[in-house]
Amino acid sequence: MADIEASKRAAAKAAVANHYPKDARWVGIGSGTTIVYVVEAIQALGVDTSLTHYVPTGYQSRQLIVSAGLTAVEFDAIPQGTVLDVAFDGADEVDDELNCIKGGGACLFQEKIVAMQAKEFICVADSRKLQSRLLSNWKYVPIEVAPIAAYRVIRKLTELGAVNPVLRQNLNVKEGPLKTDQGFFLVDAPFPPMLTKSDVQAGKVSGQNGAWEVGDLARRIKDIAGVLEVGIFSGQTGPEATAAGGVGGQRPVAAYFGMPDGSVSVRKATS
Ligand SMILES: O=C(CO)[C@H](O)[C@H](O)COP(=O)(O)O
Repeated sequence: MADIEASKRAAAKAAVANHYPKDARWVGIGSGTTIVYVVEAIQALGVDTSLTHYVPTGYQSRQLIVSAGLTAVEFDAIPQGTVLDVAFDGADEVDDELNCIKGGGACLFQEKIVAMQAKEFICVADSRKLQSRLLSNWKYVPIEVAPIAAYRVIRKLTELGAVNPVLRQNLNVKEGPLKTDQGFFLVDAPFPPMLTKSDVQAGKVSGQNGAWEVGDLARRIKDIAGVLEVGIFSGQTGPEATAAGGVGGQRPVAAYFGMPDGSVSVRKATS
């Protein structure tokens, strides 16, 4: 366990060293256990943070920012038109094309809008998250849903090929479904390992035997009425979205993985 923590810390340090702008004004801070080391690495840079606004992705993230003595600014308080310099976040799994599964920590909606408001989204994780295809080691897609529609969404997911999708429960606390920062529920939907775009280019068919191409599955789930957001981060990167005339990348430009031997492996988006 100590090794895992050391590898998260190493990945965070490298990610911050390579992507934290020294004059950063707006920085997105994700959720989970790895992001703690990102904040630690930002503090260790010793740069002046007094003019920097840190945008949280949920309750835990805001507490992390505030307890580090940094300034938290909620997403809905960002001045209109402001683009974040960078956003850092963890992931539950990352594939060869840098598509990610997120939401294991129940924060996917705010994580997605923060990532999509940033010039660059940088992912930081340990080696367990580094896989060739999504849903290889991590087994389900987290989906945030309106409570009233939860069972309808579960039925529709089953039609898409999800195997026993379940409502995530509060564990060891008050009985009942877990509620997100938005007061929504989470459905965890297991699917077979997903296909990448390159698999489809090589002739594999999205949806065959329930194995969907990442972007295809994300769109189909998002289209189900009652779904707020899907824990699949795919499509454009921030720079690609900027080049296309907007902001809005949800796929990281780079992902940093702390490896068991103490090294850090970096995957960069190619297209
Ligand atoms: O998506 C997330 C929260 O919803 C987290 O980023 C993801 O679960 C990774 O968490 P950790 O850094 O603890 O492994």
